[in-house]
Amino acid sequence: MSTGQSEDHLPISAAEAERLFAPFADSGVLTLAVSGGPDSMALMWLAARWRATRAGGPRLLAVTVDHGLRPESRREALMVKQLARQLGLTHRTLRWSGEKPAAGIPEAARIARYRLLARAAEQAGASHVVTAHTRDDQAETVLMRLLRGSGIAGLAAMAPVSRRDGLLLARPLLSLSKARLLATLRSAGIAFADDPTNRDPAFTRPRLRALMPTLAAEGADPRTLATLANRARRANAAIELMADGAERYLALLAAGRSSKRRGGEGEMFDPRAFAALPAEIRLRLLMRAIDRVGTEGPVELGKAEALLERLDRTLAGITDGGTAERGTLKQTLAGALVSLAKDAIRISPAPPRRRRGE
Ligand SMILES: Nc1ncnc2c1ncn2[C@@H]1O[C@H](COP(=O)(O)OP(=O)(O)OP(=O)(O)O)[C@@H](O)[C@H]1O
Repeated sequence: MSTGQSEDHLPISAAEAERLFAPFADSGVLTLAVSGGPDSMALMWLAARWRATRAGGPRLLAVTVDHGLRPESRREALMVKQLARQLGLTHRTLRWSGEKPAAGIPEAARIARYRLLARAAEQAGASHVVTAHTRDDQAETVLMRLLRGSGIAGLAAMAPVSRRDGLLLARPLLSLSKARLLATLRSAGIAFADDPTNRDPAFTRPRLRALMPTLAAEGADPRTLATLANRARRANAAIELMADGAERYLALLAAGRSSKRRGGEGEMFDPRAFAALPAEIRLRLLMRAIDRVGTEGPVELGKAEALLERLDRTLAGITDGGTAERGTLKQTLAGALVSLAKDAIRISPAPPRRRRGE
């Protein structure tokens, strides 16, 4: 047994924080997403301590989104402002003023939050929006994806850096346990807000969170689930690279053909070359093309799998010399029309839907 368990409860040292924030040392401005909860209050405190030890380094802008969903939210935003002031950071509170949906509040709030954070970051000229996602959040995300039967890309869960709403989203605390952030706050004497929504069994995430101790007792602790995510990420990166290569190969074949004959709007795959690729690569190429050409993406994995199955069956009729079922197919998905004739798989924009009676 390693000493990992006890280390998981130690405050984060200045040297560790230096390593965590090193990738941002040359940024001009960083936007810190701070809700007032323990994780993001620790993020703000750690980032401020790191910044204070450097001569140059980024300006830190802490942003709190007040979703206006709980009576305490205004007070929590003020609490963040106060700590930001003590730490010498600029702080902004942004309010979600749009229409609130009757159902699906967490998802709508998340979309609004990231849009507001991205806008604030853009206005400030920030290189990144930095969130306080921890290893525990990563484990919950993995669990959620497992329960939905996600593929390798989904099981990779959250990346340390990703792109969203046109900005880079960074998660420097992703490998740390929440317990370490709590220990950091405790040793620094910093108060934080407690959001009861995090325990509300009406929502999926809190229900999964409640399962965590039972899963950990069976070995599926946050560390193990995060390791699964890292392994899936590694595999996914390799598959994506293979898909890039296959995509270039098919594009070269298509370019050679369209110089002889115009292919029209959209994209084209050579059926035999496509059929020879592994299923996972065929699926990704199909999804990429639908997302590029279609207007209603991103395409759902399950729907793309069903379409690929049909395509594969039809292709088999062509590639075995045309003895099986006559090979044609036409299907729209996510605003793209996927069609297969003997000589080409074409992905083109779907024609506008006809309204009833037209
Ligand atoms: N109201 C808020 N204002 C500013 N930042 C926030 C707010 N809520 C969350 N964040 C940021 O997002 C991080 C993740 O928060 P949380 O786990 O609550 O998000 P979520 O709703 O589960 O969705 P996701 O994990 O996709 O962001 C926090 O650590 C914090 O950095």
